[in-house]
Amino acid sequence: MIKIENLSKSYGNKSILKNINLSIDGGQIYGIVGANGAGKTTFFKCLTGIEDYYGSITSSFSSLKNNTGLLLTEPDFLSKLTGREYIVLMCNARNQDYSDLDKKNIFDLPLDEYASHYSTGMKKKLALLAILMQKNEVFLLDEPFNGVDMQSNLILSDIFLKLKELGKILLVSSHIYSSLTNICDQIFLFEEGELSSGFTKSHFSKLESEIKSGFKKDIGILGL
Ligand SMILES: Nc1ncnc2c1ncn2[C@@H]1O[C@H](COP(=O)(O)OP(=O)(O)OP(=O)(O)O)[C@@H](O)[C@H]1O
Repeated sequence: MIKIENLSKSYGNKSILKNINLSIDGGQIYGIVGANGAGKTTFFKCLTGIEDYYGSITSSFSSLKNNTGLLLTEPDFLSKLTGREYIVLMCNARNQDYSDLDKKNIFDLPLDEYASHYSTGMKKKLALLAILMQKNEVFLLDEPFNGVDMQSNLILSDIFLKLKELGKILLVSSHIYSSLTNICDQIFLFEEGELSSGFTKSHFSKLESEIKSGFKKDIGILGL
């Protein structure tokens, strides 16, 4: 369980997250949606302690940070680190075994090449494999479907549903609406720094209308 109380975050005098209150439980997949710049990544960074914040984040884990795997939208790697070395580093950080890495290389990544030379999708798969091998309890997945090939995308959904079955906590952000409605139990909408109360499956269509109604421009101006 993670409890977020009165979480607020600003960059300089620009307020990004405003007084967010949320309780999240294991065995659930939570979706996070919101316009570009709405604060989704910032929210994930606050949860992992990468960014400082006002308010309180408590959890049922001895250390939330040490039980959380964060998948960033565009994972970045040191220039001279191979995929294999990255996984070893990540597993060592959590005292996890990596001896059967070649068998666990489900995405067939070229593990002995520099990770910094991987394609966008390969980088994402490597970062995901690392947090899976770490056996985290909490998964913060920032646009996991973006840039990953279609076959892997289908596998990703299976992986996330399996993690849910295992009782893990998953927070997934995406701009691809259907990728979230397919797997999420509840979806939250970030708007002007505030978080909606959460739309459950039976209210996903209401969420869709709400997202569309936020677009105020007239596409007719383009002659369409
Ligand atoms: N380090 C930083 N310093 C200053 N402003 C920042 C910093 N990081 C993010 N921001 C600003 O915070 C706001 C929220 O950014 P964030 O990346 O959290 O949005 P997002 O919802 O993840 O966007 P997207 O959907 O485009 O990925 C943006 O206005 C962004 O410019």
